[in-house]
Amino acid sequence: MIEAWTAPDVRAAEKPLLAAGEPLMSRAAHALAATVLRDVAARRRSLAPGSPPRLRGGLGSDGLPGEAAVRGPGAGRRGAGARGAGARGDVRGARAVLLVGAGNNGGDTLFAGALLARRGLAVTAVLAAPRVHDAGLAALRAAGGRVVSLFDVRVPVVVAEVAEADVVLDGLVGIGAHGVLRPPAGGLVRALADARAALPHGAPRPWVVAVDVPSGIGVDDGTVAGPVLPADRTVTFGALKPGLVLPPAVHLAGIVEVVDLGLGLGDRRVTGGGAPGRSPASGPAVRRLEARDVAALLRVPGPRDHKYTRGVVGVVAGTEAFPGAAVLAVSGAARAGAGMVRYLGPESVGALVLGRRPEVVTTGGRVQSWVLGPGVPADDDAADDQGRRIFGALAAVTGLLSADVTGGAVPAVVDAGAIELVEHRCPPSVVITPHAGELTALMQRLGHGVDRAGVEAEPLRWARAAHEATGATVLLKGSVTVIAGQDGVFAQADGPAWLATAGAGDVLAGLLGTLLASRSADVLARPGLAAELAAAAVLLHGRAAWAVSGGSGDAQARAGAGTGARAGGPVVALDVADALPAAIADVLAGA
Ligand SMILES: NC(=O)C1=CN([C@@H]2O[C@H](COP(=O)(O)OP(=O)(O)OC[C@H]3O[C@@H](n4cnc5c(N)ncnc54)[C@H](OP(=O)(O)O)[C@@H]3O)[C@@H](O)[C@H]2O)[C@@H](O)CC1
Ligand SMILES: [K+]
Repeated sequence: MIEAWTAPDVRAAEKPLLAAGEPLMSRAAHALAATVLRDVAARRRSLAPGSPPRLRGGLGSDGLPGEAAVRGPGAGRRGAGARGAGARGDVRGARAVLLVGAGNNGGDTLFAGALLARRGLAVTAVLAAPRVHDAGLAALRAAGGRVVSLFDVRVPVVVAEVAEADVVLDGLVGIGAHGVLRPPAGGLVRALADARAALPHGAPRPWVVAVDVPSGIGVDDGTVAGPVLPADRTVTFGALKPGLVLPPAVHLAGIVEVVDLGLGLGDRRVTGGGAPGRSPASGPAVRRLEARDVAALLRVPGPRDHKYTRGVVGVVAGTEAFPGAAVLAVSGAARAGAGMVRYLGPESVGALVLGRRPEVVTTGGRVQSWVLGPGVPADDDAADDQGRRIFGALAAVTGLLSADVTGGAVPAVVDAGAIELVEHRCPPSVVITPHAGELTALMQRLGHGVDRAGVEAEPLRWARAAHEATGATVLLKGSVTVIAGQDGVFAQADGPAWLATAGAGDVLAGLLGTLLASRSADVLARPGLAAELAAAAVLLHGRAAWAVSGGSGDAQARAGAGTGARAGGPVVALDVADALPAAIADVLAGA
């Protein structure tokens, strides 16, 4: 499980350690410098293909890789080679520019800059505040770093200097940020981001490392309300922050590395000897399931199981105009391991479904979950019969009809056109699965004045708002899918961008229906479980898509340079459904 903690949680966890005199800033700076050194060396390797994958020299007395080279005060940018110069694997002569703000984020950056200067890099600090961390500044100067102030040099001069750099460290603001970046930092970042965006594809540019977070993102909500310099890597301290896993800010963070400061915030991904996991009562603000978490959630059949104990999924999907959605939803459910799938819909669509999946039954009967709505437009008169079926199922799952009539509520996936038919408060065992446009329509119908751009700018806020307004678990689809449920929020980033294709959502709806059916009673008994299973479905869907796509590596590594990872190729939805058995087997096998 990947866990992200808010700035107040991180501060609260730091407090006792700081009071005990733990050198947190020194640890942070050291880890930051080590990562920058490795990145710079790796980048030089990729500029000279085939060169040996190592830094020159061993670990120094400071524990950092590379050969030490103390530079005297005044050794500036002209003393170093141009970008890409220097021997292969050698970081000496590489140029680093530090963007330094007023707080401890700037302090981390200055101390890291001092370590880089001592490894032979030509380091220039650009101060974006009249006063910065005193000790950090002194350390950088003592190590031979050059210092300029945004109050003395013009922004275009800094932009030109950054263009020549090998690496930029963004240390303007960290968890102490409030709102959009203020001048002069905001103006500088806007100019740097514009200059970067204007570069032709593939043009050489500096590697950008964000210190703790890319400055300017909403640390706790993942919003991007003003200028932000997109990072290639973020080195974050103590724990992940919500803005590093939530859209849209997650797309500006690059490869994220968590440095263990011993805060004990329960992040099991951190390295080193941190304190055992401690979870404040409120828990992490955002979670992301990993494969092993999903393996623990899946119900694997045993020798005593039969098709009814494994779970029957009832699918109301497709119309004569959109028959393919029925095939896709049913395929998602069947391939994910439903004990049985019942398809309810027009005869002609049923025939198509049976032609593709003969194991499906097309008669009514008891189900352990519903999948409602794929391929059923809410405003289509010709879809009236499907609409009536959906209304009937919704009346059962929302408890509008008594258990005597319905046989009892079961979990449900409410997708596409069915979302518009939700009129009553839902239990969290109902999972609504909108994309941003559908969530916008839902919220507008509920009286909120938000448009699609607003939902896309604040997916966390609107997923939560929809959960609060409807009672349902809300799965907001996107390249990072945000799930808001009874026990908190998940942000899953599991699939390739190729997965944004017609019918992929229908497969997801069917797959999730199967997961809900397999643990139907548990989902009704434990309100938070539906969100966990929704997150699990997103992970399996994404992994199946990667398998079809032929990509490799984990999602973050794929964003990095020189990892050897592959970006994959196009996928179609039915192939994703067909890849689910192998994806599930891999997850269960711990692959
Ligand atoms: N605590 C620790 O021991 C450890 C902390 N660590 C590090 O410290 C970081 C947190 O440090 P921090 O608390 O000093 O806050 P930080 O993020 O540097 O920013 C505050 C400054 O920025 C300013 N500012 C705010 N918003 C702004 C804006 N929009 N635009 C422009 N300026 C803005 C704000 O000014 P103010 O708004 O108060 O006037 C204030 O001057 C954390 O992210 C991590 O890197 C690590 O070393 C591990 C140990
Ligand atoms: K920063």
